[in-house]
Amino acid sequence: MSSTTVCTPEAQDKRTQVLGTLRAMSDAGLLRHLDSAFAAFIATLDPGADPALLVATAMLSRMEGHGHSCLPMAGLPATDPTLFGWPTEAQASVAALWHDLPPKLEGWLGAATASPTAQRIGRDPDRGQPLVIDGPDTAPRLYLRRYWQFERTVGRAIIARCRKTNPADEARTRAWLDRFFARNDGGQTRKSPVDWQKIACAIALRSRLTIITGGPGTGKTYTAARLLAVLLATAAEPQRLRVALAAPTGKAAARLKQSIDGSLQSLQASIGNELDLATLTQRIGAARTLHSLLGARPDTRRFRHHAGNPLDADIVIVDEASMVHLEMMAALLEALPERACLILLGDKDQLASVEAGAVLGDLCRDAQAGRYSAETARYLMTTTGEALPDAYLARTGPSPELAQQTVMLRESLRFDGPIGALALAVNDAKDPALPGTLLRDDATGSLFVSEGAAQADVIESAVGGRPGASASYLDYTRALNEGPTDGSVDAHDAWTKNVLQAFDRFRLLCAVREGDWGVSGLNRAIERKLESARQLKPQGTWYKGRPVMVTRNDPTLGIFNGDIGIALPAAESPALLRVYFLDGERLRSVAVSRLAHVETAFAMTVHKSQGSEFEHTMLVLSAQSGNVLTRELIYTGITRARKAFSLFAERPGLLEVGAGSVTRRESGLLQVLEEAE
Ligand SMILES: Nc1ncnc2c1ncn2[C@@H]1O[C@H](COP(=O)(O)OP(=O)(O)OP(=O)(O)O)[C@@H](O)[C@H]1O
Repeated sequence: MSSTTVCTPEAQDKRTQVLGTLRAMSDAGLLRHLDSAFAAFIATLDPGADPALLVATAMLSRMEGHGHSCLPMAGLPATDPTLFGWPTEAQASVAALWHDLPPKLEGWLGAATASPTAQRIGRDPDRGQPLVIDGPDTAPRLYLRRYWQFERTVGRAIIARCRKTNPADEARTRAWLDRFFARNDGGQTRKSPVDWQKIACAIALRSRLTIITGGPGTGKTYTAARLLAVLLATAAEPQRLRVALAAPTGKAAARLKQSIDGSLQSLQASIGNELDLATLTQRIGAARTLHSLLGARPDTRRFRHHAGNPLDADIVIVDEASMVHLEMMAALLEALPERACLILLGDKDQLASVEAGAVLGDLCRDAQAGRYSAETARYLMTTTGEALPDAYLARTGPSPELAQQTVMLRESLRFDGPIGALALAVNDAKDPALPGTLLRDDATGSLFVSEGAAQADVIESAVGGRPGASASYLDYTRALNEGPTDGSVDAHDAWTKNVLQAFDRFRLLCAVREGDWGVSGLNRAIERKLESARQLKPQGTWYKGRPVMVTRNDPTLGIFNGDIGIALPAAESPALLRVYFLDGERLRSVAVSRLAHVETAFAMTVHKSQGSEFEHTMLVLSAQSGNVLTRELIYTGITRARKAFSLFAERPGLLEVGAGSVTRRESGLLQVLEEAE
C-alpha cells in the first residue's frame, strides 16, 4: 500500500462524526450494517483515511448489495438520494452526511487515491489493497477488489475465447445445417426473412464462445440441440464428444435436459440412422446446477474445478444465463478447458441475478443491433446460405469481437399469443399505456388484471382459479388428498409426482418479500385459506403438503438455492415427513429434519421464479414495491406464464410505473471488453 495519510485532530473528529452518521443510517435502515462496518474497517486499516473515502466505501458496499459490481465515483458529488436508491425522506440524513464532503469529483478521487487501502490501476502496484479504482480520471469506478478481479477474469476470458477459432469445414457444415434447418421445419412457417437459429448454429461452430439470446419460446434449446447434432456429425472422434449441460437452478437444469432430449429425439426420428443421437443423449447424462457442475464444496466459496483442475468437457451449454452472476461466471470461465466451447443461452431482458453483476445483459449489448462484420457475413453466407440484412451489419464503426459470437433469436414459436404480445409491449415500452390496454381488453381469457384489489381477491383466485384460468392451488391439494392408490413404493412415487406436477401448474409471484402483498403475508394467508377450506392441516413448521423452497445451497444433500419440493409422508415409513423434489422425471427426497434453510413456497419472488414456467402465473404488485418494481421484473413475471397470466396490483398505476422503470446495473465489464479488444 502507498504512504499513510496525515491525521489532524480536526480530521479525526470529522472521521468519527462520519462513521457515527453512517452507523446511524444503518440503524435507520438506510444502509446495511455491513456497509457502515466496512467503512469502519477501512478506517482501522487507514487511520488517516479521508472522511470522503469512508463515505464512498459505505456507498460501494451498499451498491454491491444492490447488485452493482462497482461505484461510479462521478455520481458521488451529487447528493441526490435517489442515486443510491434511497427514498426521498432520506434527504435530510444524506444532506447531513454530505455536508463538508468534496463538491467535485477530483476531491473524492483524491481522497480515495491518497489512501493506502486503495490501488489506483495504472499507477499503484498491487499490494492486495481491499479497494481498487479503475477507469479514467473523468469517470473512475471504485471496486471491492474481488469484484474488480471477477470483471477482469470474465472480460478477458470472453474475448480470448471469441478469438480462438475452430477450423470449420465450411462445405460440410453447410450440408448438415441445410438438413437440420429446412425452410419449413416441423410445420412451422417462419415470418422472419433470416433463419437466426441456423445462423446461431453456424456462429457456434467457429469459435469457443457463443451467446444465444432470445425471449421465451424463440428456440434457444431447440437450436442448442441441433448444434449438438451438427457437432456430432462433424467431429473427428464423435464417440469421444463430452457434453455438459448446466443451469443456475435445479429446475432450470431439469427443463434444459428435458428440452434437449426431446429435440434430439425428434431429430433422430427425422434423420434416421445416419447419426446416433440416442447414444449421444445417453452420454450427455443429467443436466446439473452450475454449483454442482463446478464442484461446490461445503464451507468454502472455492469450487473443485478451476484453472488447475478444469472441467472434463468439450462442450458446455448453460441455460438461463441471465441468472448467472459475476462471481459464478468468473468461476465457470476459469474452470473451462481451453479447447472447450461454451454456449450461453438466455433472455437478456430478464431480471439479472440478485448477486452483483448483470453479466448476460452486459455481454448482449450488441445483440439487438447485430453489428456483424463483413467476414461474419461472408462466413454465414457460405455455411448457411443466409444473407444478413444490411440493418444488422456494422456498416460504420467497429464490429466488436463479442458481437460476432452473439446471436439474438427474434421469433417466438411458442409464445405468440396474448401473453407474448403483453411481454413484448412491456419490453419495448413504445407505448406506456399498451400493456394495461392489452390486459384489460383481452377476450381470450389468457389475461386478467385487477387494480386496486384487496388481498382477499388475490387469495380467492390463487385457491380457486379464475374464469379462463382454472389452474390454482386447489389442483395440488386435491392430488395431495387423493393419496397413493395402494401401499406400494410405485404407487407412492406416482402420487408424489402427481402432487409435485399439480403444484407446478400454478404460482403466485411477488415483487417484494414483506407485507400483506409480499411473499411472507401471502404465504400465511394461503395457508390459512387452504386450512379453512379443509385442504391442508398446517400444524407446526412441517406438515403434510407444505411446499418449500431451498434458500441455501447444500452440496452434501444435493439441494440448491431455488429448488422447490413438497413435504410428504415417506414411502417406507409414512409417519415421517420427507421433502420430495422432482428433476424432470426423477424423484429425490430429503428428511425434513435435515432441511434447515427453506421457506414456504406458495408465494415466491419473481427473482426466485426464474428458470420456471407455470400454466397459470399470477403476479402480485405491492404498493410498497419501491424501486424493486421494474420493467425487467414485470417482463420476467409475465414470461413465466404458459397459458394464463393474471395481474393483481394493490393500486392502479403500478404496472405503468414498473414498466417505465429500467434497471441499471453499474459495471465496468463493457470497458474491460473494450480494453481487451
Ligand atoms: N425452427 C423450429 N421449428 C419447429 N419447432 C421449433 C423451432 N424452434 C423452436 N421450436 C419449438 O418451439 C418450442 C420452443 O422452443 P425452445 O423450448 O427451444 O425455446 P426456448 O427459447 O429455449 O424457450 P425458453 O426460454 O422458454 O426455454 C419448442 O416446442 C420447440 O420444439
